[in-house]
Amino acid sequence: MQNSAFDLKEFHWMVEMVQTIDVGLVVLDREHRVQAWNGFMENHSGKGGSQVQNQVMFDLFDEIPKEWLSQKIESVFLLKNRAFTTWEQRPYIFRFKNYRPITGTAEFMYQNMTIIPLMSLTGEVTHVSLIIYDVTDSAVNKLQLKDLNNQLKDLSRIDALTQLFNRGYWEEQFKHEYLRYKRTQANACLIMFDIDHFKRVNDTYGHQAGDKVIQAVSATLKQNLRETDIAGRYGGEEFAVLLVNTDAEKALFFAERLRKGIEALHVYHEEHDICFTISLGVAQTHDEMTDESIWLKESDTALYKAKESGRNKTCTAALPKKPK
Ligand SMILES: Nc1nc2c(ncn2[C@@H]2O[C@H](COP(=O)(O)OP(=O)(O)OP(=O)(O)O)[C@@H](O)[C@H]2O)c(=O)[nH]1
Repeated sequence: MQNSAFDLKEFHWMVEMVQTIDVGLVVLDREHRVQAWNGFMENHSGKGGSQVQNQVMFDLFDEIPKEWLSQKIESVFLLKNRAFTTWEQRPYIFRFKNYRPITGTAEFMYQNMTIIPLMSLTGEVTHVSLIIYDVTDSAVNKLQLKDLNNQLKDLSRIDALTQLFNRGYWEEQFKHEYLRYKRTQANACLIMFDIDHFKRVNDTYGHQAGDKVIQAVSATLKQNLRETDIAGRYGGEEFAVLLVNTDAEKALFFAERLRKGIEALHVYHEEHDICFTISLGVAQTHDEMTDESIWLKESDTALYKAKESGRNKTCTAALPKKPK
C-alpha cells in the first residue's frame, strides 16, 4: 500500500516534469494521432492538449513536410531505432515564433528533433515520441558567423576603391584560367590596360581627382563586362581583364569599345572637367605558352607598344606563326 502511494507520487512528479520541461514532447500513435502534448508545445503552438488530442498531427500543422517526416517516423517504427533531424537540414518542424531576447531577430524558432520509439510491454513499437529542442541561439550565432566569414572573404578579394577584384585574387583566377585553357584548349584573352598620363591628372587636379578618375574607369569597365569575365585592379592605375572563351578578334572589339567609352567620359572635380584616355594590350592564349607568365608578358608588351605608338590605342600581341 505504502509502495503504491510512492509510485503514484513519482508518477505525479514525472507528469509535472514532462509538462514543464523546456523542450517539446509529443507522442504519436501509428496513424500520427497526438497522444501526448506537453506545456512547451501548448505554449508555443497556442493549442492546448484537449484541442490536439487524437487529432492527426499533419492536419493540425500544415507547415510540417508530411512526406519527409512520415518517412522518418515510419523508419523509427520499423527499425526500433531513434532518428534525428537538425535545423541545418530543415530550420524548423513546427513554425513557432521566436521570442528569445538575444536572438530576437530570428523570425521563427530553429529546432532540432529526436524521434524515439516507445515500446509496449510486449516489445512492440506502438507509439513514437518527438522531442523538439529550441536551438535558435546557437543556430543564429552560427549563421551570423557564416555571414561574417563570407563578408570577410569578399573583403579580402575586393579592391576598396574600385570594387573590382584585387591583384591577389585576380592572379589566382588568372592561374585557374590558364590551367583551364591547357586542359580544354578553349581560347581566352587577357587585356592589360592603363590610364594614360595619369600622373598628370594627380599632379594637376590632386589625388582625390585621380581617385575619381580611377573609379570612373572601373565603372565603365564593369558596364562592359560579361558575367564570365574576370576583371581586377592590377596596380595603381593599371587594370587586367580576362575574357573567357574569347579569341583575339572578339577581344579587340571589346577593348576598342572600352577605349572609346572611356575617351568619352568626363569626370567633374572642383569645377574642373577632366577627360582622359587608356591604352590597352591584348594577348590570346596559344600552343607555345608554357606557363601563365608568358601570357601576362605578351599582354604587357602589347600595352607597352600601345603606349609607345602614341597612347589611346589597343595593340594585340602577334600569335606565333604556325610551321608550314
Ligand atoms: N589618385 C591615385 N593615384 C594613384 C593611385 N595609385 C597609383 N597612383 C598614381 O598613378 C601614377 C602612375 O604614373 P606613371 O606610372 O608614371 O604612369 P602615367 O602617368 O599614367 O603615364 P603612362 O602610363 O606612361 O601613360 C603615379 O603618379 C601614382 O602615384 C591611386 O590609387 N590613386
